[in-house]
Amino acid sequence: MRKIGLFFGSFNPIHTGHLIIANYMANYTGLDEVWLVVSPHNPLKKKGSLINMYDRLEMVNLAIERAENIRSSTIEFSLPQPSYTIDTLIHLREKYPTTDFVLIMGSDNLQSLKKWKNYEIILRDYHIQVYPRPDYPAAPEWTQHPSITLTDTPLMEFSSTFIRNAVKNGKNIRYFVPDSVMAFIENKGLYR
Ligand SMILES: Nc1ncnc2c1ncn2[C@@H]1O[C@H](COP(=O)(O)OP(=O)(O)OP(=O)(O)O)[C@@H](O)[C@H]1O
Ligand SMILES: O=C(O)c1ccc[n+]([C@@H]2O[C@H](COP(=O)([O-])O)[C@@H](O)[C@H]2O)c1
Repeated sequence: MRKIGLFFGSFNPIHTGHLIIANYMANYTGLDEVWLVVSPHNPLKKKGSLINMYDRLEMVNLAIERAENIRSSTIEFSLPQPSYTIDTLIHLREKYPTTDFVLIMGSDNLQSLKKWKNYEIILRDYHIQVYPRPDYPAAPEWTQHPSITLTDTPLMEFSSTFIRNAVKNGKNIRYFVPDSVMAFIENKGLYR
C-alpha cells in the first residue's frame, strides 16, 4: 500500500521551513510521497492577510518544481470552507481507497488540536508526524500518544508571518523563500 504524508497549510506564503519539513518527511520517514494540501481557509484563523488560494498554490508549485516526491493538492479548493481537515481526510479516503494517509504538522498545531473538528476521530484513524517548532513544546499527552510521532529534528524559526511583515517593510526575503517564490511575490506586488 502506498503511504502518503499530507502536509496541510495556508502556505501564505510557502517558506523554506515548510520545504525542509516536507523534504525531511518525504525522504527520512518511510513515506512514498508528501502532498502539500493548500487550505483555502483555516477554520481557526482570521482571513485578514490571507491572499487568494490560487496565488498561494502557484507559489507552492514553483517551490516544489524540482522535488520528485513532493506534490501539491487542490483537494480543498472544491470542498466547503472553512477547510475542516477531517472532512478532507474522509473525502481522500473515498477517492484513494488503497492509499495509507498520514498527517504532517508543526508542533504549534498540537496546541490547538483539541479545537479541531472531530479531533478524536483524526487521532483514532490517522497517524500524525509532528515537526518541532520553537516556542511550541509538545505536551506529554501528545508525545506519549500512540498516534503521534514527534521527529527529532533541528528547530527552525521560519514563519509566513515573518515573511509577510518583511515584504511589507520593504525587506529582502532571499533564502527565506525560494528565488522563484520571491520573484512571484515581487512581480505580483503581494503582501505590500
Ligand atoms: N518553522 C516551522 N517549524 C515547524 N513547523 C512549521 C514551521 N512553519 C510552519 N510549520 C507548519 O507548517 C504547516 C503550515 O503552516 P502555515 O502555512 O500556517 O505556516 P506558518 O509559518 O505557521 O504561517 P503563519 O505565520 O501565517 O501562521 C503547519 O502544520 C505549521 O505547524
Ligand atoms: O479541522 C479543523 O478543525 C482545523 C482547525 C485548524 C486548522 N486546521 C487545518 O490545519 C492546517 C494548518 O493550518 P495553518 O493555517 O497553520 O497552515 C490547515 O490545513 C487548516 O485547515 C484544521
